[in-house]
Amino acid sequence: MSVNSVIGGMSVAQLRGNEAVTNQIPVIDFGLLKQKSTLPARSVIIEDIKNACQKLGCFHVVNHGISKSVISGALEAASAFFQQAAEKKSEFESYDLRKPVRYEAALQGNNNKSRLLLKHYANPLKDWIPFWPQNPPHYRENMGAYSKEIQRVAVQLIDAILESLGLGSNYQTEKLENGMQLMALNYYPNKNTSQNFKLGLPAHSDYGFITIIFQTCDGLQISHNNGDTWQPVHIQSGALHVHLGDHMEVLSNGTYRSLVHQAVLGCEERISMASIHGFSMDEKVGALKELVDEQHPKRYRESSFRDFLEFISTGRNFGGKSFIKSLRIA
Ligand SMILES: O=C(O)CCC(=O)C(=O)O
Ligand SMILES: [Fe+2]
Repeated sequence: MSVNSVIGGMSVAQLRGNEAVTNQIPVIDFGLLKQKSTLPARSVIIEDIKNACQKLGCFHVVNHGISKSVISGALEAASAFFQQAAEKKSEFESYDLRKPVRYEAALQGNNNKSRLLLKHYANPLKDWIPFWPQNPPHYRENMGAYSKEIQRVAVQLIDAILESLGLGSNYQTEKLENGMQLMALNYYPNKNTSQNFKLGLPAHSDYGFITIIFQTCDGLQISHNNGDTWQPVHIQSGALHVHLGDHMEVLSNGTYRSLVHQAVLGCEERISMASIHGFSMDEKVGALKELVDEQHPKRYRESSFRDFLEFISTGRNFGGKSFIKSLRIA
């Protein structure tokens, strides 16, 4: 296996900037979001975010200010980690997110999946970085720089999404700044080397408010009907893909829905970097009080990230939207 070729693929595809079509996924100009809330440009973007969240549960973000060198540095570190991990299979551990670092080898394609993954927390960076892999030696620095930038973008995006629900700007900024960031780094082989497995990661929705994904080539797919039909998410030069997680569905009392997605194997090896954002581990998330009244009663029980970890540790996680289904008030 050669994971380094992924980076070569990225520099050609991403730097050439010729993948203009985004399959009608709306593109949000992050630069305009940073304007003062009184300026008209920001309110237009907030309206675009509202439409995207309501209709699709996802959007792309451009002009986010994360440099190509920070993105390619993180990709290169992830790629080197997977390269070395694949060579020394003994280093893989069975995973448990209650431990700060999780990594797993599933290249043999058990459980209908075929990928390598590394998961670790990232915010606040100084608390988590001591748990990250020490090899390759530049892993912590490169992934740290990327995680920090993504966290900055995430806080502002979640703020904007809450504003699009009719709440004031900076509604939950402090809780978000101190909130959870979980980095999920995935390596997928090309489909010809994976014992005929076509699926890298089965259908699921993510925990958290939003997930921000950078993928080196196409492979991510989304579904609006719980997996009956799938729509590919095409890479767009320099753009980040953002989709809604289960806790955004809870927070918005069902106004916005979490997005079911999966990853398929393609003709190229692929790396994706998914960053999941929520409140801190023990903070309960329930419907915002402003969105609940007699006509709109609470639709979900409150839960925290720790509750989610408990849920998956008991083996009740059957993919799809099983966690949020367990929260529904009949
Ligand atoms: O590889 C991808 O594009 C999707 C990754 C993902 O959904 C996840 O890590 O939760
Ligand atoms: Fe996911």
